[in-house]
Amino acid sequence: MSTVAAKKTVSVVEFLEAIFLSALEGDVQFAVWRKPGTSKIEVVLDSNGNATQVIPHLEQLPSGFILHPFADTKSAYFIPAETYFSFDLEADTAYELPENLVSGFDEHSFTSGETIRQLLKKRISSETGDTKEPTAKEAFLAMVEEAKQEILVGKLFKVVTARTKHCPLPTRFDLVQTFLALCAAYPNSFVNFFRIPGIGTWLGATPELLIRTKGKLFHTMALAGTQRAVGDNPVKNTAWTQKEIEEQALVSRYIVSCFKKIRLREYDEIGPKTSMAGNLLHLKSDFFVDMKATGFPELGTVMLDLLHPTSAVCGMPKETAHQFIETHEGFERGFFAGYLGPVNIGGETSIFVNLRCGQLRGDQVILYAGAGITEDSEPEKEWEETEMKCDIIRRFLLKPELS
Ligand SMILES: C=C(O[C@@H]1C=C(C(=O)O)C=C[C@H]1O)C(=O)O
Repeated sequence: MSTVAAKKTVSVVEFLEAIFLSALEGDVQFAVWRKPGTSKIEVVLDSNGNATQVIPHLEQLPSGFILHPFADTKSAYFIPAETYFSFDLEADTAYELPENLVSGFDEHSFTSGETIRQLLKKRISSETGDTKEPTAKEAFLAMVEEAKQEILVGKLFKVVTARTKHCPLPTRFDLVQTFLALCAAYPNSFVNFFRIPGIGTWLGATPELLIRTKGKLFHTMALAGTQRAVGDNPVKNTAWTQKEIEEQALVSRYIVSCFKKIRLREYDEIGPKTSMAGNLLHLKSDFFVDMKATGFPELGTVMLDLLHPTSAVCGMPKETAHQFIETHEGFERGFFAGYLGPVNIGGETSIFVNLRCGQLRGDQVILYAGAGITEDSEPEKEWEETEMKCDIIRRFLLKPELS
């Protein structure tokens, strides 16, 4: 990993624009993100440009950004941090533009928003992926009914059914402003953009941590149950139904069953508590492990393998739920409900479930959202829930100034 010498002084926004310009122009693989609860934007860029697949053995990987599809392929894409940048959105600092970004930026500095839009359009016009129609409401409702039947006859406890929604890429779409608006609106989410040429270009703001390791600390969470945040203090005043409580408890039990599999008995469980993700509320339990005291130095890798896909995005039992999804959803999830995040950067690995996201492809954004189905689910309500989840990103595609 190299940090390149600096030359020209610019603002944070200009710095970000210069990165997008240079990465899109060079057609290289790169990822840009902002971790929950921070104001630091981080970037990895790999000018080699070739998609690389790795076994997700976290402790052995160099610094970079990992991306795994929903399908349990056991191999992940990896963007090595050939170059790494970080800058603070809140610090009123002027940044020195690294030499390798200066030329492209100078050429376009007065029109960078428009130039990024043109470049992005050019790049995503040839992107591959699922070309199916968006999920029709009737088809989704029928799928939920079918899932409930399978739950009633005891084949499944829970399954997370998902749908797609297409949103035309607005003519005045501004990638940098949209990214910044997502950062401002969702301080507790992992806001991310990544592009691997030929593989995909995605944008998202996910509230769900899959695994985090820093020093001797391991952290994962069980997140499920969804309702719209209303009123003055929704985190304090929201009540949850038995259905939602059970749905989230299933995810917690799944995490504990993974700990049991590896005979790990010492962990702290905090929650369930109400947690806010934009204008949505979820039930969340956090699990912490001292990897040193328990003698599990590679817990990150072990749990990543055991957890993915969790019952928060797939279901229980896992294999039957996976099969139900494959048979009924009618589209490829791709990176949706997979995982993504920085690996071994600043002594930390933070991997998130890829939710509240969309793939930029052709002239549109394909949004993805799912909802956990249990025997008490009402199909119409589940559809509404997916609409709210699609809106997390969609409202900013349409109007970045919403923030
Ligand atoms: C599947 C999604 O979200 C997951 C499902 C939830 C639910 O069923 O209530 C809540 C949070 C996430 O674990 C999604 O956002 O698409």
